[in-house]
Amino acid sequence: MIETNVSRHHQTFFQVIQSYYQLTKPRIIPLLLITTAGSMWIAAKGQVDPLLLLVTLTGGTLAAASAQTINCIYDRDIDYDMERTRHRPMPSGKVQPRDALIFAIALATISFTLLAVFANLLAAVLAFSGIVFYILVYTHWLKRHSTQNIVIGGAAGAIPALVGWAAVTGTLSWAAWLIFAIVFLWTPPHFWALALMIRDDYAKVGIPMLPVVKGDTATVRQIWYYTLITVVATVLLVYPLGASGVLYAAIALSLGGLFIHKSWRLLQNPEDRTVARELFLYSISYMMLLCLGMVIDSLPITHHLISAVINRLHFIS
Ligand code: HEM
Ligand SMILES: CC(C)=CCC/C(C)=C/CC/C(C)=C/COP(=O)(O)OP(=O)(O)O
Repeated sequence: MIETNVSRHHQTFFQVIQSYYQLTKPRIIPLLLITTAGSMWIAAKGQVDPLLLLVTLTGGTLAAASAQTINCIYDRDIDYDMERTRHRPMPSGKVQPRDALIFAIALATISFTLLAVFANLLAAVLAFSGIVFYILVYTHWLKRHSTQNIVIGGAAGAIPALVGWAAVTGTLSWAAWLIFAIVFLWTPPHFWALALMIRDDYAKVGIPMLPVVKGDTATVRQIWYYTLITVVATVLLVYPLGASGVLYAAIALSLGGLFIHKSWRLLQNPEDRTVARELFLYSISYMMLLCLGMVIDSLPITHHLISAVINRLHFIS
């Protein structure tokens, strides 16, 4: 195991703060929050209490940060051996595992308390179960042992959508589970496109990511199937569930069409890293814009505008 070679005494206060910040893998969190927000807006039929929004997004951020920090502690051996992750605070010795664990426990405690007191117990329990699932099921059980690691483990990344719905309604409905399913099904294309690009890094440390074990062709085929089911799942929110309307349908179909197109190109060019990279980058914009579409579609003003347009069309005909 790599032990510290950077003394904490050599770091300025700002550098220490920065190291803890990096432990939380902050670049992923905004998208988790956008899925939470999409779910909240649909659940609240376009009228979200701003204070509840603030509390839920803050609680979600703290829970995700806690989960990522524990993942950084657990994975510090492989993170040291991989090019992409070598400079993270743990493998580079900037933060000690014990300090990181205290930090993660503090984050989880504040998250649970905040959500339980100012949202509701279901939202708090769901966010906490997201941490437990990500650490136990993904990081501990699956990541190093199964090619299905990110498929099953990916459920953790879909939990924020449930947290959002629960925060607004205090329960979970079919629509909540469908948004969960959309993020769940989107995760394999999102991650395997990246895994194709960094396959050798994972192979080096013996992580059985799909491209390492089954090869590029099998991986792109799986990506293709998951992309298709993801797009189908996005439409179910309109029909039969009726939780979103025509504007969302148009957005979901346009974004989905492009997702399918990019995934098809990868299916035709399994070894082309540029095409894989394009799909990975698009997967992020896709989820961001899809959730934004959920929000805009749910707003009362959108309903008014669409009704006005429909009335005008009736009038003309
Ligand atoms: C088990 C499921 C997932 C795995 C294994 C995974 C893995 C990864 C990896 C390895 C990266 C590259 C990060 C880096 O270079 O440090 C990444 C990037 C990213 N992931 Fe995921 N991801 C998963 C699920 C999710 C989910 C559910 C979301 C949000 C809804 C998400 C959002 C993002 C974003 C926004 C980036 C880009 C970060 C940047 O700008 O560098 N991921 N993902
Ligand atoms: C509600 C709640 C708290 C949910 C937590 C969900 C969560 C933290 C999801 C993140 C999924 C993700 C980006 C995994 C990265 O994989 P990795 O850790 O294998 O990536 P790496 O190779 O960059 O270390």
